[in-house]
Amino acid sequence: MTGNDALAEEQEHLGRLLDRLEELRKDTRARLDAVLRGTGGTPQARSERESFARLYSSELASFNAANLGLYFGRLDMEDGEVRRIGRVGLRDDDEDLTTLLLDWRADHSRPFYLATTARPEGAHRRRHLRTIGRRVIGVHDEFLTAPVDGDVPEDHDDVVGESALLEALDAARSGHMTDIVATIQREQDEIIRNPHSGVLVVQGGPGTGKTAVALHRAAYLLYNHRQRLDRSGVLIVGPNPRFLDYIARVLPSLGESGVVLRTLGDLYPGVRATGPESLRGEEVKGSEAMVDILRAAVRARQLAPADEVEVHVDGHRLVLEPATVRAARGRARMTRRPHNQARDAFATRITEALTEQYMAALTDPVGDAEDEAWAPRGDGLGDLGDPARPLLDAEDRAALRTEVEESVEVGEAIDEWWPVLRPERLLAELLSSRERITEAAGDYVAEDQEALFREDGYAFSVADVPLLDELAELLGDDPSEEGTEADRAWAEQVRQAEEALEILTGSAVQDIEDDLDPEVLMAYDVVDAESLARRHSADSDLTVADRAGADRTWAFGHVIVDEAQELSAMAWRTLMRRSPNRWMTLVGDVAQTSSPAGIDSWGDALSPYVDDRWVLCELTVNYRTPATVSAVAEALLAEIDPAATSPRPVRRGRHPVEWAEPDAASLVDLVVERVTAVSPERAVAVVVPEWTEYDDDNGVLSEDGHGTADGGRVNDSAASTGYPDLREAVERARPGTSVLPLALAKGLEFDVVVVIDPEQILGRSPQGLQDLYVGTTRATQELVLAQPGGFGPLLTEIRETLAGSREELTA
Ligand SMILES: Nc1ncnc2c1ncn2[C@@H]1O[C@H](COP(=O)(O)OP(=O)(O)OP(=O)(O)O)[C@@H](O)[C@H]1O
Repeated sequence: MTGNDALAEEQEHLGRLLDRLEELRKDTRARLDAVLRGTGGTPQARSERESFARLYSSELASFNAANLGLYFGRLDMEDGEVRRIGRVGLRDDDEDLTTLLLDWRADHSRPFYLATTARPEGAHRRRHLRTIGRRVIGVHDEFLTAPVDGDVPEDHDDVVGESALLEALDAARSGHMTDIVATIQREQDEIIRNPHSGVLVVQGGPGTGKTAVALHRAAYLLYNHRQRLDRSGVLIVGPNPRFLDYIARVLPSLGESGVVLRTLGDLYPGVRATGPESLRGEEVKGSEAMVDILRAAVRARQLAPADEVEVHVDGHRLVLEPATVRAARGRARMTRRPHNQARDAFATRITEALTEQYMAALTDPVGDAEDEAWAPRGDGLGDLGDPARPLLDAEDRAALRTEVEESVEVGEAIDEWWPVLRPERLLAELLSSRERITEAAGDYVAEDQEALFREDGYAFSVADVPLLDELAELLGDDPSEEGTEADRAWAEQVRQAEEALEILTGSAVQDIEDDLDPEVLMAYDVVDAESLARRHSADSDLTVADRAGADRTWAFGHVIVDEAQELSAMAWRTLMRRSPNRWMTLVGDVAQTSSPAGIDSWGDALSPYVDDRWVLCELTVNYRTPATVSAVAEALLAEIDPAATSPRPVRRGRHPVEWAEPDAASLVDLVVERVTAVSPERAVAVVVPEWTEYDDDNGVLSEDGHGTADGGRVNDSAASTGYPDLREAVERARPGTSVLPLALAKGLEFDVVVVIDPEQILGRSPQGLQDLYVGTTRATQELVLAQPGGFGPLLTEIRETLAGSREELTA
């Protein structure tokens, strides 16, 4: 068969597929319209209609998305079977429902991604198709076993479909990530389809496709566990809004729209964490010790008076001794319930004590009882056995108790000693008061305490979000707030689980004023995953994504975290709460950790939650940076961790790295010259060291100089002035060019990258090397390092070594 025959054959098939897709789309649209027109009926009928509406909408979304690049691959099997692979599965409407196209996620499609000449997986030929709209513009065949009249071509190690892959990798970047369904590589496929149902860690150097793999795994899991995940949802957590925007189109392009994308900063509903944070603050707030500090901050709000306090009930003077209040507080703490829920126990003890006194006062005409300090007595009912006193019966007692309960003075006293607390307010009041900080974090050195302090307590930063989440756990809901029926049912389940736990742990001898063991089992640990899922089945017009996004305690079916190495110990706690079933995919690179509170080792981060029950997969091939550029990164990696191996670049690269040493005055001119030399369809970024003021949504300096970013920081040292002249000049010279601080470049890529002042990046201890490593690995084509005033010793050495090896190569 000639190349033209092959084109004609595939063209015909593509035409048929597109027609069939159109038919299905019309059909589904009509069904959806019919369902949406339906009204009334029993609750069951309504609920059925809702599920059909969801089903049809999601089918329609996937048909709409599949239109572009619908058909991209074909396998000719040894036994003569032809498998055509595309974005969705399509069947003919003939009697046999003949398969016209296999979904890329179907098992039968797998050899397309795995087959090599060494392991052909039953396939004889793999064909990659290039299409534009309705036209097939090229096919590329690879023979996996010897064709009748030819040799088996040589295998290229671990790269399959090399020409299609190289073409994809060389393509200009649009500023948005695209899917890689047509060219997924073997090691990536193994992760995407990994059957492990616990924590899967994907470790890989920059550009190895971790993000791409994570997103395709989400699509794959939704395809294979549709029922389960449709109800409980999939959460993807990325480092900042700009990164989420960068990846946002991938899942919709794969027909998946129900995934919740979030940054850590918006995981706490109702709070948009855009306040600045110092590196020191980030470190202190990220450390596990914050749990104790927050606990202490809550306990500091559970008060007892220093002296006796009088309250009046129906004109009777009653007295509360400090010991009485302390004992009530101890009892309330012993319930191990969150603060707001334990308030009942506190209030009950106080009420009981006062009722007791009240009864004594009524039955003790001399009034001795008023002067007696009440102390808790075994059964809490006191001694009513004196025959000289008139007896009050149970009914009288209940009436007196109600009077006590309803007394305004008693209510105020309880509110003062055990107030209902809300996380936002408690945290804001803690962080804006040096006294409160010292009270809760007295063991910390003064500098760390100061790092916690800020004038405006409510200017929440990303590092505060896990603290709010922790406080929400410690405090529990405000009992006066009404939830939905489903929320109440859920709360009841958790309450029962808590009670069961109390029975388990309640017998332990505890000094009631002592701190409780921080690692006690939480109620969520004993509420099984199925019950969690049932909670999610509540009828609602809202999508799962909407409901899950607005609910702090939502238990996601699967949680994916990108750049997971940046998570602090406190952030891990927050995320683990979103994933009670611990079915997670965590992708990251411990050599790229730039947060001072981030992790050095996966084991250390995960062991508190899953011990050693997690699976590590590694990605070893670098698809982004060509060898010319990755040589610099490799040298930096050797400084970060001499034992680490760099991912192997797929492409050689056409442009050597440029090491520019302009004087400060000519920096802007140099950058303008470089960016304007790049053709307009290419994406260019100018990466600058951190600056104080920037607007993360756009990745540009904020005009008013006040906004900072989700994921934004301020330097501890003298605040950097930013690069307004540079930014202005670049925007004027080449509109659309990104000028962005390093923190926001994480995870992104551009065809050409100019890194400004790498020495300043390096100097930012302790993670400067990691930061520069990240900065130098963003380029898909060209890298320029621009150092005003000249490079320091390390970079000079790297530059010379690389120049030396290039000379050797050319010699
Ligand atoms: N199999 C593939 N086919 C085509 N392109 C691919 C493939 N794998 C990865 N890429 C491309 O390589 C680039 C790097 O991928 P990705 O951003 O997922 O890497 P990463 O490991 O997350 O990098 P970083 O650690 O720097 O964030 C992207 O442009 C991605 O589309």
